Amino acid sequence: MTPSPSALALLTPDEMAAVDRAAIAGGASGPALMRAAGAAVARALRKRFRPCRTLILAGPGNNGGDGYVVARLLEREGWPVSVAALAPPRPGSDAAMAAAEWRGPVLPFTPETLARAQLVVDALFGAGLSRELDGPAAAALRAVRVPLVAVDVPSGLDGATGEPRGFAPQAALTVTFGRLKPGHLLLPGRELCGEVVLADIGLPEAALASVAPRAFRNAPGLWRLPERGAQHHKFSHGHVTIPGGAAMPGAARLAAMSARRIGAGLVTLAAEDTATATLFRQGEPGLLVSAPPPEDLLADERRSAWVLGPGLPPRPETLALLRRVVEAGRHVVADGGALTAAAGQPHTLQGAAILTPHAGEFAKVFGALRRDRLAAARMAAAVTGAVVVLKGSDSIIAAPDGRAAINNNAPPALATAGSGDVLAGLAGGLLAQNLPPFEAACAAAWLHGQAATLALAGAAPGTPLVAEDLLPQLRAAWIAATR
Ligand SMILES: NC(=O)C1=CN([C@@H]2O[C@H](COP(=O)(O)OP(=O)(O)OC[C@H]3O[C@@H](n4cnc5c(N)ncnc54)[C@H](O)[C@@H]3O)[C@@H](O)[C@H]2O)[C@@H](O)CC1
Ligand SMILES: Nc1ncnc2c1ncn2[C@@H]1O[C@H](COP(=O)(O)OP(=O)(O)O)[C@@H](O)[C@H]1O
Ligand SMILES: [K+]
Repeated sequence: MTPSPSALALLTPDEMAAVDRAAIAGGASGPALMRAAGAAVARALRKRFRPCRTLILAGPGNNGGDGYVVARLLEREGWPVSVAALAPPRPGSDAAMAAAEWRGPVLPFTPETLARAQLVVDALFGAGLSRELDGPAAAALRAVRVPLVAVDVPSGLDGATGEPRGFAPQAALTVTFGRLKPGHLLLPGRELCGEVVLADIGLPEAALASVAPRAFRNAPGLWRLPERGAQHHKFSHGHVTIPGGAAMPGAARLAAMSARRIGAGLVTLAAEDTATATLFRQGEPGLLVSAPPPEDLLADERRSAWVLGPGLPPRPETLALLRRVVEAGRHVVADGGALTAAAGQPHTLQGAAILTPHAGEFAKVFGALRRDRLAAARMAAAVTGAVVVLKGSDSIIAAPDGRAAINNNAPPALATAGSGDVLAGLAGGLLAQNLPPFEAACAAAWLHGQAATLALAGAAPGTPLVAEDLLPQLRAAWIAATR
């Protein structure tokens, strides 16, 4: 079933804390939420582990409070549980109440205590992490050699960025509450979390709605694919133009084949020279091929979407062509050579609809990537006015207005030459069908990941694929997006 945009919302730790405050201000009970959170952790844990010597590492805040609840609930079921507290909760807090209800063993927070555990519940810090993890907390988590279940996030993981602050342990399971955080999806956080369970702990809808989310998990529901009706004709499904050069003609062809398969009514490969035009004419019969120069095609206003960059040389001429197309008011996806040609000059990309840099291209255009890649992608979008797809295993799609989506359905086999060309073609094909740039970029990234997932269905982990394998899967990916 397609999730609603609100179910796809990601809240940062600060936003989640605001929801928490709104819930309490609206009459929700803090201790009840804590009991629900602890119960959700205990439930998820019992489903996956058998009773064994379990150590709860409890921090001083509400994350620790959740931990005391887990301890009590597991012990009630006969699990051998003990607690090691890093620091006592603040007197009078909800966590102090939960700690007071724990009557089982409290062990010193030492390496010896840890060495006896067969399972560790990390309830040290969650949304309240305010500085780098250091001292005994970091030392204890570094020493864990048994499965670790994280409450909310592995302690030390910054839920806003997915980056560890100082250190964060590898969890087998992370149970979080209400909404996912960007850090559950952004690398390395996604991998440090292990399996992620999102638990409903009864946070009131009004409290959740009091914070307008700016980040989302990328999935159908965040966008809708274009519809087709009897009144439509090929021109109403848009005309994509893709200049291609002799150096890497296959890149433009992959983009063109993808744009067609995702529903563009017409796709033209605009050859840079006559030899390339001859080569392109040997391609798919349904592809249109035009003789050089590509800019002659600008006279036809129906050529509304252009994909510029796959296989084009990173030369000033490529950037000049991009400027002419942008100034003619066309929707442009800038990729590959067009991005590299703009190295150190992000303003030259202004007016493009979508930019699709991988990390290397991003650094060339916008400068060294900061650790907070979500913020970096948003900055790039704000500077250029374009939707920026910062590609990778956790592609970030950022809009100039601050909205961002994080894609998490792309298998690592996509790291193969030409797969970015397919993505650029999908984005161009969807822009041509009048999807707004953010929706087109998000849909393209998701369909790309889904096509790869379908191509690998039933294959052992690590099975490779090539970019061409994505093409026959695009129809099934489309169907999956519209179910
Ligand atoms: N969001 C919600 O609506 C709910 C949140 N709950 C839990 O509450 C947690 C957040 O609780 P808090 O806001 O109390 O925050 P935490 O419990 O995450 O941490 C806050 C405490 O840790 C200390 N601290 C922070 N970083 C530190 C560091 N690097 N080294 C040493 N000490 C450090 C702070 O001084 C403070 O005492 C969530 O992660 C979740 O587990 C649940 O209890 C139920 C509901
Ligand atoms: N480890 C990975 N896991 C999942 N997807 C990946 C991974 N590495 C790259 N990708 C995806 O593969 C595509 C590669 O694009 P790019 O590097 O531009 O390749 P090319 O230019 O050769 O086509 C991007 O969509 C990117 O998000
Ligand atoms: K934690």
